[in-house]
Amino acid sequence: MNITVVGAGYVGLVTGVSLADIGHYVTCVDVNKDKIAKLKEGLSPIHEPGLESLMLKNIDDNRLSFTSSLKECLKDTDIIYIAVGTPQNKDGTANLNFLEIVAEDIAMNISKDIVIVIKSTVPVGTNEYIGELIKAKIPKDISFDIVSNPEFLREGSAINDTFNGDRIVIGAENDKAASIIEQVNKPFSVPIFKTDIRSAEMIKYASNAFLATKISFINEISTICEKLGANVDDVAKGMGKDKRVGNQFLNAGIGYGGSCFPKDTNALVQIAGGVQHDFNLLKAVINVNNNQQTLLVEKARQRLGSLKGMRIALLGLAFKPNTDDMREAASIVISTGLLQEGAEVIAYDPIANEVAKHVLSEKVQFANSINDALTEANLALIITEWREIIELDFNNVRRLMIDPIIIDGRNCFSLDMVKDKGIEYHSVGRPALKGESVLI
Ligand SMILES: NC(=O)C1=CN([C@@H]2O[C@H](COP(=O)(O)OP(=O)(O)OC[C@H]3O[C@@H](n4cnc5c(N)ncnc54)[C@H](O)[C@@H]3O)[C@@H](O)[C@H]2O)C=CC1
Ligand SMILES: O=C(O)[C@H]1O[C@H](OP(=O)(O)OP(=O)(O)OC[C@H]2O[C@@H](n3ccc(=O)[nH]c3=O)[C@H](O)[C@@H]2O)[C@H](O)[C@@H](O)[C@@H]1O
Repeated sequence: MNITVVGAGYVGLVTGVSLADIGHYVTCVDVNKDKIAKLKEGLSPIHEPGLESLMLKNIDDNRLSFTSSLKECLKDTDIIYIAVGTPQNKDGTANLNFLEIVAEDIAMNISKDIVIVIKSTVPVGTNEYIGELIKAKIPKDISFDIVSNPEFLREGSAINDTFNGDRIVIGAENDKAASIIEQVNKPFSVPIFKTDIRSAEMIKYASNAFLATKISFINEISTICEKLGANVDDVAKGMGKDKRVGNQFLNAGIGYGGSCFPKDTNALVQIAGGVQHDFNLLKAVINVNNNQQTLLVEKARQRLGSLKGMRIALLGLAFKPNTDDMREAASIVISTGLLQEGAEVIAYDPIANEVAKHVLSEKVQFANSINDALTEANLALIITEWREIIELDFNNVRRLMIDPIIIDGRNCFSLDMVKDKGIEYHSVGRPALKGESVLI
């Protein structure tokens, strides 16, 4: 099939590269000309394991190309995937401006019957709304079908998730359109779930909201564990052994960040409000998460008293490991809180330093290695569980820091690993270790 993917961001790029890899001919279109220039040179604008090599392979095989002109590729296209952003408005609703512009662009340039697939995460009813917008502007002899095909990839494991996903959801208004998109996706060998358009749109929000709920739930449990001397990691493991609970997404820590959980949970609260339903449970999930992001600053304050003049190392900045994405990263809230208290902040991320320089306050200093960050620090905060951070050398912590105190926001180490290492270690939902294995 000849496929055009509109929006070469995270989702658009992974979608385009993967569809090419299973044998389709794909053109990715983006209005950002710098991004397209980079992509044409074979460089991925995002850090995502496996993406760039797969991209190069498919460019070499002439199945993947890039352009900034939608008009240019619409002539030969059978299917258009839309993967533009749907960011959050101030009131929490999803902003559909990018989608509306693309709809207009498609309507102006469409010259044959096609299938339009919306991959972007959109409120229930949006596929129909976009369909109406296009319909109103195209010649009467041209027809198209709209298909909702929400995306479930995770950043940092996007390629693996695409080829080994749990399901592909296809929401269509008729069997013909559904079966075209089913055929397109068949080579992935991922189970396909077909439904109506509105249900497909809701599956996406409900899935993200449910995962966010699991995270806030375990974070609440972690707070209680900490007060009662229990260990939340063992509690989560014990819970997860029950298949009905499941063992994933029960890692307590500093809350969820990223480009999707925060915006999608807020959007679902607004979607519910739009039909006069007060989504109290999800509001609580969001509140718990907001509080959780301030936890490390609070723990630092409790431990050191005043943070004024304290040199504090932030280890990891991205919202999760294996990505350079800083959108809604907890490091933003944490570094702001520390600076407000008068601390000196030295930040280090194995990959996201450059992106973070444009996102964090100018007052944040950047280190080129973990050791540089730790040198002469009074305290180290672990924000992101990168492999390099999980493999932290405790000898260096003792040797380089003024006081070897770690507050770990991701529970990177078991208490046994840190015991007897001469380090004061605080984590989330577990007893603290002071120096030589003394429980505080
Ligand atoms: N980032 C992620 O991991 C996931 C994102 N999603 C959803 O997918 C959608 C896209 O998200 P991301 O890829 O993260 O966004 P992004 O912001 O990384 O990329 C969007 C791209 O669309 C381009 N664009 C905007 N207007 C355009 C136009 N008129 N024509 C052509 N290109 C245009 C932008 O220049 C940008 O490169 C959102 O709705 C998001 O909620 C869903 C699952 C995972
Ligand atoms: O709609 C989206 O954009 C995507 O959002 C999430 O993917 P992503 O945000 O890339 O990453 P996750 O692995 O879900 O992590 C999100 C946040 O939750 C945090 N998290 C995750 C799991 C956990 O147990 N505890 C926890 O605090 C992570 O540190 C991170 O900050 C979903 O997992 C994807 O299925 C979905 O497609």
